[in-house]
Parts: sequence; C-alpha cells; structure tokens
Amino acid sequence: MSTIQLVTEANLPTEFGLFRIVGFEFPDTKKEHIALVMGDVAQSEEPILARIHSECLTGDALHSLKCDCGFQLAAALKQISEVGKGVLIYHREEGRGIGIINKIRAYSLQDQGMDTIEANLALGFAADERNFNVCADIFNLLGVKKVRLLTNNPQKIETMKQAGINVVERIPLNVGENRYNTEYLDTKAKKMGHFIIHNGHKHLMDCPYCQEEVPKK
Ligand SMILES: Nc1nc2c(ncn2[C@@H]2O[C@H](COP(=O)(O)OP(=O)(O)OP(=O)(O)O)[C@@H](O)[C@H]2O)c(=O)[nH]1
Ligand SMILES: [Zn+2]
Repeated sequence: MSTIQLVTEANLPTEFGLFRIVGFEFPDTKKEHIALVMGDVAQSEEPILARIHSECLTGDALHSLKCDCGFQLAAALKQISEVGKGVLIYHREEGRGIGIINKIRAYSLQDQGMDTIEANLALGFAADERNFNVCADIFNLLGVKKVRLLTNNPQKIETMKQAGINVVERIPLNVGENRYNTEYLDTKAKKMGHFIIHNGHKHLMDCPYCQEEVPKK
C-alpha cells in the first residue's frame, strides 16, 4: 500500500476559532483523512497539544448520547483553541474501523443486550479494527514530532511511540458521561484498558500507563 499524502489545505473558521483544515489521501485507495491545525505546529521544540479523533458520525454530527465522541471532539477543539496551537487528526475509521452500517448492526445487537465488543465479534470483526499508524504519518507530514495527546486509549499512545512520535504526556479526556453511555464507557475501561473515570473512581487495568496516571489524593 502507498503512504498517505498531504493533498490540500484551507482556512476553516469554527466556533472554536480559526483552524487550517488539511486534507490527506492515499494515492492508490483514495482513502481520506483530515486534520484541523491551529497555529504554527511544524518543527516545534515544544510538544504540540494533539488529539486523534476517530470518526463517529452518530456522536460527532448527530448528537448521539450512546458514546462520548461528540463531547470529546468539542472538548479537544476547545482545549486546542485555549492554547492557541494544536492538531486534531480526524481519523476516518468510523465505528472503530467497521463503517457506519456495520456500527448500526452492532447497535442493533447492543439493543438486544450485547456489549460493544460482543457485538463486534458476533458480526465477525475484531473488537477494534482501527490502525493508528496513519496518524503517525499525518503527524510527520505536519512536522509534528512531539505531542501531548488528549486520549484515554493506551493503544493510541503505544502506536505513536512505536512509530517514532514522542508522546510526552497523556491528557485525559473524560467528558460526556451520561445514562446512555455508562455501559459503553465501562466496557472500554474493563475490556479495552482505557483510562476511564467513573464517579471519581479510576479503573486500574493491567496496563503499563496506569501507574503514572493514578490520581493524586
Ligand atoms: N464498532 C463500534 N464502534 C463504536 C461503537 N461506539 C462507538 N464506536 C466508534 O468508536 C470510535 C471511538 O473510539 P472509542 O473507543 O470511543 O475511543 P478512542 O478513540 O479509542 O479513545 P479516546 O482517545 O479516549 O477517545 C469511533 O470510531 C466510533 O464510531 C460501537 O458500539 N461499536
Ligand atoms: Zn461515538
């Protein structure tokens, strides 16, 4: 497979301020990803505030309460705008890589009692089909080598580190918890090792990053 290319960019005024929207594409498959960039991020000595946000049409655009995605998207853009500099990669891997129609199929199975992982497996997919390597390639194309990553997902940190992106800090992104996504967040914490805080209690999983994340009393 070819490597992703930066193909075009433009100004994008948003309710969180003025960003540059940068378009990336794989020449062979035409698979697209985008990044929102605020300020001068290339070749910075300082770590850049960054978010890898996986596409969630239902949460990001359709106001779904079944997940935390829309809340995380808004919170990440707000934090970047407060710093005045940063990158949000909009990683076009809808439904953890299974696509919107299969995500609806998974939701249908969840309506019948399955959790997010059980539903994915019942449909013949892995629990998470995403590949975050392309995000490291996008950081490199933007000249970003050192990041403070807004995430609760240890896999994103691990993949960036393995791909040579220096993750100097993880910034938690615990927003949007509600009665419809409690189980979803619980499954992420208990079965996927994500750092999720519920009611002040942190799920400490068997994960190398947990120890540095224990909240101070
Ligand atoms: N297959 C599937 N995907 C889902 C479901 N709910 C949300 N998603 C997708 O999950 C992705 C977001 O992943 P999450 O696991 O919530 O969070 P993350 O991006 O890994 O981690 P954070 O950086 O902490 O947000 C998006 O692509 C959503 O479309 C679901 O029930 N089934
Ligand atoms: Zn979502």
